[in-house]
Amino acid sequence: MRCYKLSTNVQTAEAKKTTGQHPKDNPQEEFKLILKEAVDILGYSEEVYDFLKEPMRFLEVNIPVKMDNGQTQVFKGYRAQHNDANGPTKGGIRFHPDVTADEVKALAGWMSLKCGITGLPYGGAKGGIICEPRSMSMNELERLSRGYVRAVSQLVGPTKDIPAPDMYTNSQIMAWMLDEYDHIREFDSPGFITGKPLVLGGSEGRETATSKGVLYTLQMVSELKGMPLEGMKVIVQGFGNVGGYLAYYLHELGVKVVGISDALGAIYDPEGLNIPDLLSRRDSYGIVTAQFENVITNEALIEQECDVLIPAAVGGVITTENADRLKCKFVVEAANGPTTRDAIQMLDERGVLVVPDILANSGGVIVSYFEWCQNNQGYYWTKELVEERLKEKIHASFLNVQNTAEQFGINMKTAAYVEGIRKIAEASGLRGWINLN
Ligand SMILES: NC(=O)c1ccc[n+]([C@@H]2O[C@H](COP(=O)([O-])OP(=O)(O)OC[C@H]3O[C@@H](n4cnc5c(N)ncnc54)[C@H](O)[C@@H]3O)[C@@H](O)[C@H]2O)c1
Repeated sequence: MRCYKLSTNVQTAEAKKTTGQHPKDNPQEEFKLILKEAVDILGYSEEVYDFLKEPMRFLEVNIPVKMDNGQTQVFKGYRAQHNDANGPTKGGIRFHPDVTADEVKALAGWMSLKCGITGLPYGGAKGGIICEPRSMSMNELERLSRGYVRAVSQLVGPTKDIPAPDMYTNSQIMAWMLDEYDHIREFDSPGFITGKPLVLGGSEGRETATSKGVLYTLQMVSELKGMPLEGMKVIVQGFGNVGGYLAYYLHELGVKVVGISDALGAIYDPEGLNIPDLLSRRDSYGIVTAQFENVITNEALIEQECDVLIPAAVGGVITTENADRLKCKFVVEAANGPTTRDAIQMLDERGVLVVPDILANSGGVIVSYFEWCQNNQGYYWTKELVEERLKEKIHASFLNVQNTAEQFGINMKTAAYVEGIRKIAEASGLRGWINLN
């Protein structure tokens, strides 16, 4: 029996107000809590924690943008560079109304850890602009993207800090940003930004990299737990770049995707959803639920029956308020920071495995790194080679984090922090910036 049905009164995404949940805890405080735990496990000194708890550099900018109605609107933007001991910093740029300085700082820290556990020669960075892109025209978005690059141009560059897409930014936005940077520097520098369109030096497999990485991670979990993927029931929160492709790959593999959601709500059907049909109805902002009746909230979706819950939208959606009501066996974190530390502890106690974001969603930065390598070489790889190398890196990182979890008797989240911090701390120590002990 279908539990969801098409609405006869289809509303546009703009006509409905966002009802999705928002981060309930401060992500930067979350970052610091697990960082402290991991620093103590490694037996490092207090100065390691003091150095790594905040980004090394943080820039706040105000970007004036001439809107289509002739008036100027000022947008606030940020760029955080967490640590560059291992190489240039790397991290996406998010366009979202809920962006905050603390969120950008935490996301930059998580990028450092992600690069650490996957062995990439980078530190972490992140950018964000407070805006509602769904209510802006393409011309306004182009002016905002170019304005952001002008505002942060001193700080970024192919050997300094390399941006990429994140929530509500895409390859077109990367193309405008690249063009603006090339104008400022007066030379062609495709390695300045990743997630570009193919014709501008993008990589095969970049658009699907994060979702493929989450899929490879889920395959590792299914092998580890002896539970075949086929027939598994999965809920995916978020139906954009990551959630949309992931739902499609899972559907292709015979997994029952029983729930999906977007910023306006969620649909759930225990019999499984028709993912190709939903994808064909989705708009460019990952919105599809506006076309359906019996839409439930994102909060309600998370508590529905399934084997695997995959948050792939915003942070802070699994907290102490709802962790004891989750009915899944595993959580695979595709979004950044979807589960709070205390909620992970509650899930641990209930035997629900949480595969951490900095491992599960690292496919994006791994293929971004491949894109940057290709730009530096001027030699381009096939999609098969990209995906083979991505799979290798995800497998190695997963096993590494799992071994660390077993070695210290800790959960995978803390183990991922331990592995990530070890790399950044060692490099910072060798450069003479901090004393590890
Ligand atoms: N794209 C990447 O390569 C990449 C890499 C690593 C991590 N991530 C993380 O994955 C998550 C999703 O990124 P994306 O690139 O798919 O973004 P996207 O903009 O393509 O899609 C976001 C999806 O989330 C939905 N959404 C927005 N606000 C919501 C809310 N409050 N509640 C529920 N749903 C909401 C949107 O409707 C859309 O379906 C983010 O946390 C991002 O940081 C993305």
